[in-house]
Amino acid sequence: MGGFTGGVRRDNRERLDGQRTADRQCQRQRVSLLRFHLQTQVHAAESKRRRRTQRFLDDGLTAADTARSASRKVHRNRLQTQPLGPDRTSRSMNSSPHGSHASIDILEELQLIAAQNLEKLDIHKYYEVVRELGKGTYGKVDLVVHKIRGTKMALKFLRKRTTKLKSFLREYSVSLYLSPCPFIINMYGIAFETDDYYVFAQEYAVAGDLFDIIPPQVGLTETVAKRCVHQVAIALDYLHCKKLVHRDIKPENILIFDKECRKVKLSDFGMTRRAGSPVKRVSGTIPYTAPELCDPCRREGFCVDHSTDVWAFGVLLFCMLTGNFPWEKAMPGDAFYEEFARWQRRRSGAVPSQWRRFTDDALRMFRRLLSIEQERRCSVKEVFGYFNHGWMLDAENGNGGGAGVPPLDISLTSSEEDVLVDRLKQQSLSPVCMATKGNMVMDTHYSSSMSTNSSPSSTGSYERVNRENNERGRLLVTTPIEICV
Ligand SMILES: Nc1ncnc2c1ncn2[C@@H]1O[C@H](COP(=O)(O)OP(=O)(O)OP(=O)(O)O)[C@@H](O)[C@H]1O
Repeated sequence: MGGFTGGVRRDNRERLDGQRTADRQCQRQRVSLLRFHLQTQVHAAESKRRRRTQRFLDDGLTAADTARSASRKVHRNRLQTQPLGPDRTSRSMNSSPHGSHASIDILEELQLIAAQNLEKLDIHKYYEVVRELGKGTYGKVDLVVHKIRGTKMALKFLRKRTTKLKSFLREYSVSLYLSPCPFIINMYGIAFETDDYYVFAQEYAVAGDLFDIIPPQVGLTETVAKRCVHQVAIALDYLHCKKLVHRDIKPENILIFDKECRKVKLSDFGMTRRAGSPVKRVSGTIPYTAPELCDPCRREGFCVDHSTDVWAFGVLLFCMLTGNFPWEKAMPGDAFYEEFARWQRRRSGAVPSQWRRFTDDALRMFRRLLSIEQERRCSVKEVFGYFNHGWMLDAENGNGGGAGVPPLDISLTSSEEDVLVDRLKQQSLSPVCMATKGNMVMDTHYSSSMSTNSSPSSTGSYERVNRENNERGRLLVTTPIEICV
């Protein structure tokens, strides 16, 4: 019995040992399988990343899709992983006084993605530079053709010397974020750097910008202007709904695809900030700058607000319809502005001379858009209610500068008259007559280290100024550059 029992025990032990060894082998196999699986996954993810980066470089159109789907994915993930709750609410409140948490998180994440994918690139390897499309304060925009796809694109170059990486990423991400709107310039999802520049790609607007097609002192026809205004208003409303403020609305930033303005898109989101962000004024004003931002006595900072876009939009409308600026700056001391402000505050019943070409309906619209008190300014959406009304008294005449336009009846000081004469002399340099952009206009009144690329005058001239090449004269007006505090 004992021998039998002992034999059984031995057998059992051997069986158990064998089983254990088999288990161990099996476990080892499983571990190595798992390792292999993990390695394959890592490898796949790595090569997917490499392929995607390569596609970014090789194939503009695919890259656009990739970027858009990345943006959509970020949005989806955020919605899935962040249910509304006390934590999220407090975070949003901290981020923005206007509670614009949706756009905030997406914008931050888009910036992160862009930063992770930013690679150094030899531009000539992938793009053939056709010509320069424009120059701005911080860089230039070139028309290029993608060497492999043959796609025409506009590459925006921001000088590293004057642009922080953060600012570049912000402009790029905001542009990408807003690009689904059909009235905002489309993006290709391509961003890279060279030794001297940060660069991103956007769709090429074949007809240039709005500034080029506004005939000085004449303006666009009411039909064309309305068509353009309608599209810009939709773009601006889209932006405002996302709790963003453009802060640089002007004709140079409205890109056009045909001279009749059938297709128009808003661009240049370099100054765009979240509504409610604190900023402080550093220097300068342009005719589009709202009066509250022009006040030199105001020392405290500003809160970014939609109403400043609405003001600029109102000035833009005036420029489009007349080919003139309503004033040089919305400040006391500017005779044209003062006359307007008196009428606007109902201290004078007389419609200012510059404004007498408009119908009562159009004047009502301007009164709402250009309210001196920013809290009384309407939303940009309100212009939609005015499209069925006539805007110009001489609309049938195609806004011809002569007939119907009342003469200026503001008494000018002699120095103002000199400036006026100077400007009239410069009319041959107007963008409509110029084959090349960038000719300078002399002006004795304004000079600054920064400039805008258009110059104002309520007295007739309507010029674009080259920001870089100022050897022929002084710069006309300064750009409102504000920095976040
Ligand atoms: N996608 C485009 N297609 C065609 N032309 C363009 C495009 N983007 C920009 N431009 C031209 O280049 C000019 C300068 O571009 P942009 O306004 O983006 O530069 P910026 O440095 O931001 O200028 P700013 O000094 O006004 O801020 C525009 O006014 C326009 O004439």
